[in-house]
Amino acid sequence: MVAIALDDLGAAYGRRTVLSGFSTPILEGGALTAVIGPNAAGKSTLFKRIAGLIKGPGTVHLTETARGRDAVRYMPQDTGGNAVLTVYESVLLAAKQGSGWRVSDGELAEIDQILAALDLHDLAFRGLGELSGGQRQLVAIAQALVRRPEVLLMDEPTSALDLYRQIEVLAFMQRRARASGMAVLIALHDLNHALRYCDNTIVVANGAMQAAGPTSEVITAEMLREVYRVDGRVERCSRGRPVLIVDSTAT
Ligand SMILES: Nc1ncnc2c1ncn2[C@@H]1O[C@H](COP(=O)(O)OP(=O)(O)OP(=O)(O)O)[C@@H](O)[C@H]1O
Repeated sequence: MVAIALDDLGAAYGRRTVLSGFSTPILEGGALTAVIGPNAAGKSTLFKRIAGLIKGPGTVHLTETARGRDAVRYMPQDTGGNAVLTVYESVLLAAKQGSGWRVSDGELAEIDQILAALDLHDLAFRGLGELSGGQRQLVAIAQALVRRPEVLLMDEPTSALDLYRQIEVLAFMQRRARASGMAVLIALHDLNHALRYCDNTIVVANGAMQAAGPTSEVITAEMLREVYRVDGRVERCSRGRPVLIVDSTAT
């Protein structure tokens, strides 16, 4: 199973350094890791640096991977797409990118399964240009998954989704990571999603790694105050699940 660790990563836009000395413990495949932090902290930059889309110092260590850096896939926050294609065509094209054009029954079955899991079956033959923002976000998730990444970097993948689809998608990603051994890093603003679905959490603040470890140990009242400038607490709901309650902005 794949494992990833970041060692002293940095990144800059022109002369402005926005990420420096970013290291993490080993993140094992089969699990979801939340990447959290305030606006402009450097989460998207971190993902782009890991995916090799921007260069900089430091090393991304990948072990037990058959495809090396090709095993890493970045799903950006803004998901455009070729409006001429249908949903099905765009997902099929994603599946075949970088390989031959022959399509096996197994690949078609997997596309069908992913479209069904993301509730996209009824939209399969609609043009991408006719979709809502949330529907486009679901298609982008399908496109990322059919490429079978070993490390998937998802930049706020639920930001355009309604409540039902947010939890459906996160639960699906959790099941898929466990079944396939893929390592999934998800940039999130909703810390309750991190508490509920993510085994580990990495906190990004001012372009640096502020904390990393099991989610229950990382999302604490102290971290909320220091990083997010809010007074809050994690309590157990009546079903025993951890829930974040924000009381006020910190004074
Ligand atoms: N293409 C770019 N050129 C110059 N500066 C950039 C570029 N992209 C991002 N930045 C700057 O880098 C810093 C980090 O941005 P980044 O998008 O990584 O933050 P983020 O944590 O993902 O934020 P958000 O939660 O708001 O999406 C910000 O100050 C931003 O203005």
